[in-house]
Amino acid sequence: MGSETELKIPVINFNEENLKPGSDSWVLSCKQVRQAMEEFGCFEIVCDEFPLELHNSIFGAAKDLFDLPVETKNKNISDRTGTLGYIVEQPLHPRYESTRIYSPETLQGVEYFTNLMWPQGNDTFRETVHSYSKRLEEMSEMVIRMVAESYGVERVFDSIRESAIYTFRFFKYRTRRSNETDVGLEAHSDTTFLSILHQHQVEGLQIKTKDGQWIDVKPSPSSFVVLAGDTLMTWSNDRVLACEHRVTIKEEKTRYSVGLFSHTKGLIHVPKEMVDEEHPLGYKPIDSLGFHAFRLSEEGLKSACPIKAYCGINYD
Ligand SMILES: O=C(O)CCC(=O)C(=O)O
Ligand SMILES: [Fe+2]
Repeated sequence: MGSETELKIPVINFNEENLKPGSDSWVLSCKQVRQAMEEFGCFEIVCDEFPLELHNSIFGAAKDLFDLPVETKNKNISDRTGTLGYIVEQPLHPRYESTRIYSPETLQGVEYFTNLMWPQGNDTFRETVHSYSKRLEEMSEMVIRMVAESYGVERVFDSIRESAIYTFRFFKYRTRRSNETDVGLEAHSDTTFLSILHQHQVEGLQIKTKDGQWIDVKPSPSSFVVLAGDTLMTWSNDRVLACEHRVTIKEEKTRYSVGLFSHTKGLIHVPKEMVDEEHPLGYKPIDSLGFHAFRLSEEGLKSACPIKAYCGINYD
């Protein structure tokens, strides 16, 4: 398997110029975002205004973090909602290592994690992660606003924004040992509303198209990949499908990536504008975090379509 074509995911320019609500270029960008989401469930954001040194420092922070002793990394435990903390050497993807930070857009959230990993403190790490996450949070809000506007449901944007909760993840994929495959992470969709990923120097992220082809996402220093998750799919009543993706590493190099993942607190309803004859209501209101926990539960792991099993209408 692998990517057989040179098909590319849509690239949308997020420079300030294009992001002034109400301007012609804003309206055009909203349209592009909707088209990309409906066609691919994802797109690439190019943002030259995002400071390059912040990209470099976040991967410096990633290396410092993964270089910590495993006993320290293990302090980031999984919690009662089922969200996994530090993950390493799992049977399905032994090359994958990852750890998460709650509320990384708040100083408190980053500080808690930083102190857990470095009880003596680590100002560089704390400031880098906070500043990076804050910008990604703004980007995530911008995308949600654009999606909402493009469907004429801007009235619900504020409630989604207020209910958003974020986690940040660092990823490291170690090089292959004998007999191991090029699999970094198996095909899946995220349970999120949106996921924003950035990979560093080494390729690996692949996206599945509607007709089943896998496309490579090429890393670029100034670009991010935005993926629609299952929560966005339900909210949009299947107009946007959750993007299936995986990580396949062909180079014999360690791969690092980072991502900001947004869920929503409480129940999120399908806006009535999303429902018509062609799109009959497919989902009950979804508790995004509840669904995340369900997906990791025994029942969720067994289900052929966890999202439909969790909140689908007329699904057995
Ligand atoms: O490492 C990546 O680029 C993707 C990670 C991912 O898809 C995930 O953790 O859900
Ligand atoms: Fe993912």
